[in-house]
Amino acid sequence: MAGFRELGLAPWLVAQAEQLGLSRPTPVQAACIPPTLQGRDCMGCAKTGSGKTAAFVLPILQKLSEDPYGIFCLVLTPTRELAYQIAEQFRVLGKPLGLKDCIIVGGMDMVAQALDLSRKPHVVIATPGRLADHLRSSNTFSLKKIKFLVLDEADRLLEQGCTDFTKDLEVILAAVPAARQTLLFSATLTDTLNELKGLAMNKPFFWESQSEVRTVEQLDQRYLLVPERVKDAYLVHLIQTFQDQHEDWSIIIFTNTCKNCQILNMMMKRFNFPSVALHSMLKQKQRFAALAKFKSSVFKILIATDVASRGLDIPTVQVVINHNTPGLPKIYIHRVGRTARAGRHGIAITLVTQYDIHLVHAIEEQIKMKLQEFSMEERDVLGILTQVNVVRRECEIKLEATDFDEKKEINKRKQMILEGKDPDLEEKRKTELARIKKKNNEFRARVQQTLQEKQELQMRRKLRKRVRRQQKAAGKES
Ligand SMILES: Nc1ncnc2c1ncn2[C@@H]1O[C@H](COP(=O)(O)OP(=O)(O)OP(=O)(O)O)[C@@H](O)[C@H]1O
Repeated sequence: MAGFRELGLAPWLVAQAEQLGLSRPTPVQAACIPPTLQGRDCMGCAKTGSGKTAAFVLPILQKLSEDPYGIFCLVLTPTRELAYQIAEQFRVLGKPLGLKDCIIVGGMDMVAQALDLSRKPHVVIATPGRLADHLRSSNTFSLKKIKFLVLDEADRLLEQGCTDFTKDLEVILAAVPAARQTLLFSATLTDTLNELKGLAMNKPFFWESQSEVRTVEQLDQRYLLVPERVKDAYLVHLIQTFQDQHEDWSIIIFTNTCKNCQILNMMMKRFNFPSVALHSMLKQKQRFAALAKFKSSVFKILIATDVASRGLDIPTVQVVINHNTPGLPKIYIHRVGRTARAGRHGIAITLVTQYDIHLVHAIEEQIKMKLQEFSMEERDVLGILTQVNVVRRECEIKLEATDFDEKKEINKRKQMILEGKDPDLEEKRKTELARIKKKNNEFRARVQQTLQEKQELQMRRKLRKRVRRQQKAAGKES
């Protein structure tokens, strides 16, 4: 495969990449850097940990070096932590340029951000919500001259998940010029392909890695069939086993809700495991601190919601445990992709209860391979079952005393206010909508019932007619 130089990158950039350990391009870089340098829009779909970030950072830096001005490039990404990680790559690779970057994410001081934006940084890396807030509320900066728009984890930015970015994207897209280069990257682009093509309008170059299996080869993927009520005991035993056998391994445990994440973290601490939690109900400072402690291996266990499932690049992660089976195969792909990155090995274990078997089938169908069973000595687990369940109950009670649920409600209201919505009005609207929906459903049911009754009546009439005809015919014969 060609080196970075042959792809068209300038010697200073090749040298800089090499200094950071990027000596040969990965396939997604080899495929996407040349068309990007030629000025084409580009969509790159490659497996997790395959170097998609440098695939867009390198050509953008080269173009910036040829015509440096601010604001030259806008990168959108779904999470705050990911924005910092991408900015770091721009910073280290663009050091010889004296690159000025600016990170615009929620949970941080808006005034300081507005000032940063007005200083015309070369690259802005943002989460859509906060950038849209700035666009709505200030005119101290303009995105009208950007050359590059990048959507990292592009499919997530377009889908309407628990955080819906579509409204904010509309605001942002209205603020950027139509004549721009658009670069879209993700490990899972395919099911949003058509919407994405609407964003990259200039006959985009599309590249997808050619492998049948959608997860990386070096990843050992297992499932562990566990009854729901002993799930936590299995988890504790699993972690204990990994800690005993591989002291230096880092582990990420994914779970489905902020509350579960918090409880599991409290439980881990009770069992003396060095764990930190990362979820969206923590303050941004706490989120950064947790991630920093985990990245520097001060704490070897990270318990996270899906806020950490995409993009995070932490080379020391050897194990991913799914405490809940992900409801969508795509979420599974990103979660397990936090290990076995850049050619390293890793293991992913998914806890599967009796209610989740169909989810595993859907995952296997998508990733085009079967998960293997992870065997475990049940006797060891049963030995700690009561203790683990008691600890969970105690942690739940402790958490309830901190008004965690109430805080969640307050956060939701705060978010609405930030979005310019009135929470009470929204609540009323929601109730009204539910009432209308209920009424519509009742109406539909009534129509259905009337139709059915009519059909039955017609049938009965027809039947009666037929019987009468038959009786008549029988009378004639006799
Ligand atoms: N050419 C290269 N040679 C060696 N290592 C590389 C190369 N390019 C990138 N890497 C390293 O590979 C790791 C993963 O890269 P990156 O985070 O860009 O992956 P990704 O494809 O964006 O993954 P995800 O889909 O999970 O976001 C990083 O640590 C990065 O430094």
